[in-house]
Amino acid sequence: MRSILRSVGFITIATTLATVSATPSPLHLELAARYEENIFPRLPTSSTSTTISSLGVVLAGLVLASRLSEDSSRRVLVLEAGLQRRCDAPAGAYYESIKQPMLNNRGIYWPRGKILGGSTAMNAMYLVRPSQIDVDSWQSLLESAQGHRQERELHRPRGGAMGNRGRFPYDAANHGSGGPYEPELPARSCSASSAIGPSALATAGISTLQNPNGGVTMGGFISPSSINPYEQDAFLLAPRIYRLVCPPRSNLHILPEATVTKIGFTDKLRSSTNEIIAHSVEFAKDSASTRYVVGVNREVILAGGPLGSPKILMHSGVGPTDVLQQIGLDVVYELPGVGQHLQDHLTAGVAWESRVETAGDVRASNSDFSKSSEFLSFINDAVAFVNASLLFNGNDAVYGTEIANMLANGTTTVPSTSPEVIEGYKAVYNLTVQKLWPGSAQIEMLMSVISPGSISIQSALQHPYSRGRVYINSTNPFDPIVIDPQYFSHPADRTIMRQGVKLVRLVGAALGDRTDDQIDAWLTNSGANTQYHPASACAMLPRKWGGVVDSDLKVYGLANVRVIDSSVYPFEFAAHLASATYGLAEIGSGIVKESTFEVPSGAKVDEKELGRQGKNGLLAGV
Ligand SMILES: Cc1cc2nc3c(=O)[nH]c(=O)nc-3n(C[C@H](O)[C@H](O)[C@H](O)COP(=O)(O)OP(=O)(O)OC[C@H]3O[C@@H](n4cnc5c(N)ncnc54)[C@H](O)[C@@H]3O)c2cc1C
Repeated sequence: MRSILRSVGFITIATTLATVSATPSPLHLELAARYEENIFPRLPTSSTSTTISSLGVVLAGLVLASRLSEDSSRRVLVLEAGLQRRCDAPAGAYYESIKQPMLNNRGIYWPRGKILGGSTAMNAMYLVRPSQIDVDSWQSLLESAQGHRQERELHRPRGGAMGNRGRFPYDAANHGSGGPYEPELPARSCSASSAIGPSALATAGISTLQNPNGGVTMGGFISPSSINPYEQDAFLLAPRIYRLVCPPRSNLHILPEATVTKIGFTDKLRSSTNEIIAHSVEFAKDSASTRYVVGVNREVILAGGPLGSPKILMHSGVGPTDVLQQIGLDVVYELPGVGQHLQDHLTAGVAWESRVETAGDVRASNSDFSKSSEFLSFINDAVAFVNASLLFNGNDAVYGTEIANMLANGTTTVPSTSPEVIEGYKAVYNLTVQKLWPGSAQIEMLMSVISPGSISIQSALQHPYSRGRVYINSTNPFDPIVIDPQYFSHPADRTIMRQGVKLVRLVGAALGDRTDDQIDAWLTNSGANTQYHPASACAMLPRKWGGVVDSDLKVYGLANVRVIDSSVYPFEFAAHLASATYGLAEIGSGIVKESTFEVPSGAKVDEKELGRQGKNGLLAGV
């Protein structure tokens, strides 16, 4: 519990915006109801693929493990690099990007969850759905989508607890019921939230949004969170997801402190589609420990997140040839998009002294109330998504044309010479400027009241044009992956963020007069940092565009390896990523369940050969 106020990601929110009146389609609402937070179109399924064998893990991984082990005929093994439960050991891994030239050579701090539950064990617990236009745009990239059934949702009707939040209504109609997971609103608001509420937002032209979960997110609203104030362990999402896989099932094995080091492929047989077959997964506790190998009977599913999944692929010989050859790794399958298309939400917060009580003040008081479930269910809850029209005072079309021309004039920021990756960048760029620029949010404003005596509002870039990459520079899978987001490598990103900061200034009246150059210098030297939402390093795009997975989430060229986590989104959504990732995992588990692929006996791991590896362990295939 205490975790809420300690959580790093607190970014916060304040609210919203302006226009956009798209009526959600029935399909959209239907999808929105699935597993509470899922609003994705049905990804087309193919006749291949299947069950599971090894999961490299987490937020997405636990949902998958839970769903796939519902079928007692499947055996599921979850390999998680971190611990099983939060205890004295850190629940995270703490990375830093390489120095960013456009941010005054700063390395940017990138924490990631390293525990069963992944980054949900350390995140700020907002549950914000992407808008319909974002999801439809993804769908248009895939060129196909079907509807999906609504099921497994649960919304507990709320009583008087929300009475004090009347200005930020919560529409139960957009939430399902019957599922294992419930988003909730805090039982208690904070006076600082109210103070910066609708009237302050209105001065900046931002209106209150009545229904942020129905496909339109533009406007200001109170975000639901993954904290359930009515449950004992309300504040720890991981245990609650963990309960989905409890009571223990005899066909589900969860192995913590097991880092997947590589996938093993058979060189003896290919599938009927001429794809390479994975027959084993290697893992170890740490660099000095024995490496174990487990045989795969059906599938390997990577859910290691935007850093873990591309890393495992590259250490397995699947990735860009130049990266693999540079460190002397054999190329099993050339896939130039692995690690590419990396995007992140960059954010910058402006703080000022608060004249009203903040959550930080309450916590500092150490009063009984500060320890109550009611208070601890509070997150920084006010958010606002704003569009280009508001940011550019109605001149958004002019700047949109300028952005479009930048690509036409040859401005690309892709750190790859692969023509496929470059084509993919162009495709997503054009989609971003044509569809998302006029229709989707460009900036999220987040209000934070967790510090005593001060309030801050962040301006977070939602649809970046800059592209980075992650890559390996060592054959040791325990060495950290290299992170190069290339922040601000595209000039539009800085301009959009600067406009967001100006809007924050209007709402908070905090900055006083600042020139564009002064704001840019502040962003560069200290202001701009990550919102902790990296994505896209295993993008679901066509192979010819540097894609890594197809619409069945299956890795190109491999018969039985999928990636199912936040690394597959081909572009950043204007939303926080956890709720989308739950939905993705739910859909992914359905796809896997429909698959019938089995590793042919001639391609199975050679137990005799593995047995000869002496002290290295061999686990029975699952
Ligand atoms: C500080 C912070 C605050 C955030 N705040 C919010 C928020 O308020 N709302 C929101 O929606 N989103 C938030 N996010 C983002 C959100 O939590 C992530 O987008 C989401 O958890 C991604 O899920 P995932 O399954 O893709 O990966 P992760 O949750 O990162 O899980 C990956 C898992 O894979 C494991 N793993 C990686 N490599 C290996 C390997 N080789 N072998 C075995 N296991 C491996 C890791 O240990 C980890 O457990 C925040 C993130 C952070 C870091």
